[in-house]
Amino acid sequence: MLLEVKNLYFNYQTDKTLFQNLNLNVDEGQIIALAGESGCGKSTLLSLIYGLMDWQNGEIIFDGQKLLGPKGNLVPGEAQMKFVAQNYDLMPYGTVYDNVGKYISNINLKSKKEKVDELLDVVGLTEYAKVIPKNLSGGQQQRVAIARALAVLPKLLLLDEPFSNLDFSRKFELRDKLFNYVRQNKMSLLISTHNLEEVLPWADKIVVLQQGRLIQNDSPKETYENPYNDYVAKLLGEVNIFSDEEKTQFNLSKKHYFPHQIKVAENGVEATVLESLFAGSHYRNRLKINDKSIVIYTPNSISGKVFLGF
Ligand SMILES: Nc1ncnc2c1ncn2[C@@H]1O[C@H](COP(=O)(O)OP(=O)(O)OP(=O)(O)O)[C@@H](O)[C@H]1O
Repeated sequence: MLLEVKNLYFNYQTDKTLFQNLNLNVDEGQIIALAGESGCGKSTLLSLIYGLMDWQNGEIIFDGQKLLGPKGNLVPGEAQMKFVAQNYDLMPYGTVYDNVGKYISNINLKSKKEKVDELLDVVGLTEYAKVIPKNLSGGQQQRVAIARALAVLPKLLLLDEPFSNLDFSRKFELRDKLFNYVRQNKMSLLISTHNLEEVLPWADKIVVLQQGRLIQNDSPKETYENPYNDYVAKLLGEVNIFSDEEKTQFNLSKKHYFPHQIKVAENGVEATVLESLFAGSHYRNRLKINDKSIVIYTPNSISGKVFLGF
């Protein structure tokens, strides 16, 4: 076990506890997605693990050592651990090259240059090596911070919403390269996100936080097939949620159906198509079953009355 968070208690204000008895484990080489909506405590948890704040009770054990938090450490941050927070914290007057190479030794400048070049390629910033962060977009600064953290090959990398400032095409490219780099170098990764679709293919486990409580800790497949509640289901993308009465009424086996899981069939539950819109890889259709509004994806446009198979 590389990281163990045991019975953690933490609050910002004395009258309001954020974490109550929180437990979390990260194995060596594991990629864990820490998911939850804005304000659930993702950034706080990462900051506590990295040692930026003191907690009230419980233990954080990293690589066999009990961590002490800022009270016990003069310099915040743990050796062998790197944290890319949402403020990036770059050297404003150093170039992108300087920033990425900040923690790489100068003893062998040739190997340092090779390393920085490799990392700039990973984050897609090769052409920006000589630019200073002030002249970069938010998304580019975010990528510099990621490259700088990867440079030291930490045992544990903590990334706080690393794709939040990236446009769609960049996101795909960076994800592939980043996760491959992490796997190849056998790092462990704890990555926070409010959108599970972004990390599902790469994560070994999904840990879901709701108002400071860890409510689900499963593989991506298990989480997708059996979301613990509506909150988890919504983190996985657009979803149809059925009440217990609706479940009985339509004879459904579960509560949550993603739009591609409901099919137009020869017979089944009758529904009326309200609209059918082209959405690229599919048509996105809004339908009504009696008073219940649902969304399904189909390969072709649909209209009128249809039967649905669940
Ligand atoms: N310095 C602070 N003092 C008091 N309360 C805080 C402080 N920082 C955060 N909080 C509160 O703690 C809770 C958790 O915040 P946190 O930033 O960890 O959430 P998050 O899940 O990372 O959100 P986001 O995705 O928006 O960054 C929120 O209710 C927030 O308002």
